[in-house]
Amino acid sequence: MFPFQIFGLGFVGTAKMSIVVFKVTVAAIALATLNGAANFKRVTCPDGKNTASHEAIRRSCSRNFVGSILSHSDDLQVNLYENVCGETVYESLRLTFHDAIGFSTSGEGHGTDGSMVIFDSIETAFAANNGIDESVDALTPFLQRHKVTAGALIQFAGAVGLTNCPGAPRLEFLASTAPFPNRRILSIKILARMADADFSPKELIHLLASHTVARSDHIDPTIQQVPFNTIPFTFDTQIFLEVLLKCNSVPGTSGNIGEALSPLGKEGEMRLQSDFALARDSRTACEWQSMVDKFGNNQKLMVTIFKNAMAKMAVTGQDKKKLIDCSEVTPVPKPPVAKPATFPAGTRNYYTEAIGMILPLTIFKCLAGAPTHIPACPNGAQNSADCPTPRS
Ligand code: HEM
Ligand SMILES: [Ca+2]
Ligand SMILES: [Mn+2]
Repeated sequence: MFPFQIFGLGFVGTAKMSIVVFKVTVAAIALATLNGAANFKRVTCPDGKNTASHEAIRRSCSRNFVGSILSHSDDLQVNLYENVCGETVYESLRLTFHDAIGFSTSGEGHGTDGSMVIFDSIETAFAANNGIDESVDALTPFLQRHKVTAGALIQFAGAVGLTNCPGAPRLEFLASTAPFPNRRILSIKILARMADADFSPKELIHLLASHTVARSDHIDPTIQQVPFNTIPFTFDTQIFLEVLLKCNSVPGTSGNIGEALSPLGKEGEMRLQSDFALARDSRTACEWQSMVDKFGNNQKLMVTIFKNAMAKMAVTGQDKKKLIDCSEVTPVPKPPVAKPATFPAGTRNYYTEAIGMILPLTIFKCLAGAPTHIPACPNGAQNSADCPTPRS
């Protein structure tokens, strides 16, 4: 087992509760009465353009809730994500995990309660949550503009954002109706932390498909937006192959905690120590490799099990019966690019790292030519100065 301990997750927060909890409770009471039997007659929401079918949503619609939540989705898409799979989407997605994983089966912690937003200055200061404050700050104005609880806001924002990434699933979204105060979790090793939050090692690997659309801003203080795979703007299986490759270098400076050697360090790719370890640990290696099958493309499987794991994570610590299924208000995701995982150019000779593993890696195609250069922006531009906006 490789050292994980710096990544122990989840923490404590109690102060600052009363005011904010009051605010969300008012919204919660308004929503709590909205559960109802399914009725698939479509109705038009107060915004005049969106429709909803589920009875619960229809009834909430008449109370302006769906109108609010749909305009919320549009608001996020236009004003936060700019309809692209980029920086702000990654940060919202990461936040869905960090808000959920404080849950403890011992009863001492709670799950998707929005505490990251509610206890903003407390929780975002913990080392394992490094950088989370950016997504919290980005989402806070939306909490003020729309009728949702902080916990629902975080999961909703993650689900909406992910639809911009080609190949991503349309996640389940259940609107929460009540906040949970008093989280109290110890920092322990990842698999133990996940087990305590009622997630198996396999489910952790399923959730880690998220690292296909992810970059680091904090591990190496000298560089930001450092991708974990060569195709950071599509939701594909590439991350699961690249983390298996043999490696030789790091991007930026060396000796940073949390970073392992990368196969494409010089090209600006970072490998997380935790991904490196999980891809090789006997408890998780097989599941990791099964994300890329012998045809190089287990996109369908990956997306399905990621969606299921996210659905579970999104309601961690919550009573599903008290939640309203609002999945249909999220946008339909962009279709997958349908490209099998490939060895990035220049990495063919690195597959030997994986000898003894279950995958015959020799079957993967390797891109020809000079080493793959990783684009800095969703529009394919190589330098971040050429990205259309600073946030993408
Ligand atoms: C084993 C558990 C995990 C560990 C140790 C871990 C660790 C990390 C680290 C160290 C970073 C880089 C942060 C930075 O330097 O800015 C990161 C980024 C990210 N993580 Fe994870 N992660 C885990 C699980 C997850 C899960 C379950 C999700 C989502 C469901 C997730 C989504 C993301 C995303 C989207 C980013 C990119 C954020 C950005 O681009 O700004 N991670 N993760
Ligand atoms: Ca990718
Ligand atoms: Mn970032």
